[in-house]
Amino acid sequence: MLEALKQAVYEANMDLPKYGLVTFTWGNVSGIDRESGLVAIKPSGVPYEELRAEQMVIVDLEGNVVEGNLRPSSDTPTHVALYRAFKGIGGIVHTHSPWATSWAQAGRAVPALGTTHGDYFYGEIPCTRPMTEQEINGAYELETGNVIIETFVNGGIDPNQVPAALVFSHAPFCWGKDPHNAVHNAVVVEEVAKMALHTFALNPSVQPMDQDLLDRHYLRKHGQNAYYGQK
Ligand SMILES: O=C(CO)[C@@H](O)[C@@H](O)COP(=O)(O)O
Repeated sequence: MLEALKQAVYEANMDLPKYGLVTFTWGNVSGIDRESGLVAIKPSGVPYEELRAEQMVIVDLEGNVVEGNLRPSSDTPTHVALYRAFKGIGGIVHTHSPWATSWAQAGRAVPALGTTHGDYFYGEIPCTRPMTEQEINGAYELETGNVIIETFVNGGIDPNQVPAALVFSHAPFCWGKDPHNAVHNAVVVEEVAKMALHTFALNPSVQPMDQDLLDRHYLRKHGQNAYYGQK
């Protein structure tokens, strides 16, 4: 079981350079086996061209290493905080993909401007508040998870309906039902972030899309009456 999880997480990690989402080692993917509560995650700092499935590190939901000879990603505390809070998710991706990161650095949520966005995200992709000095100088990666969770709880956002967040002054975290689906969502986040920036360049006063159009697009794919492509 853990071997299959490590293989899936390895393959999802290798999809990051394939889709142009990472430069050097600026990213990581994890996946969880909900039954055992164990998480497989990329080892920290290992270049993608040298990465192998057996190097994936197994941690528990507190981030303690259970199996593996390498250090887990430095973002592990963020990943496990999200797995603890968002029970429906099975995979997490963190990248510094440039379009989504530009919105994160600007402290701006990506609004739902069109149906490309609406097919995947039921509303804006939120950006977290600035972190406090105490959070930055304390357990920064754990607090990164906490500030994402706070954004969803305070904003009444369902993480199953908006499977991504931008962390202010940092970059995106995306998730999905498994590592492969989380990478898929990370690709879409990058595409809609790029389109949104171009849209505002062409029309700075553009407004979020009509709610009925958003409902029509999101709910037909993800709602009770979904006719294809359940998440
Ligand atoms: O966000 C950052 C650095 O800003 C990290 O995700 C990135 O460097 C990847 O770190 P790891 O190699 O996974 O420890």
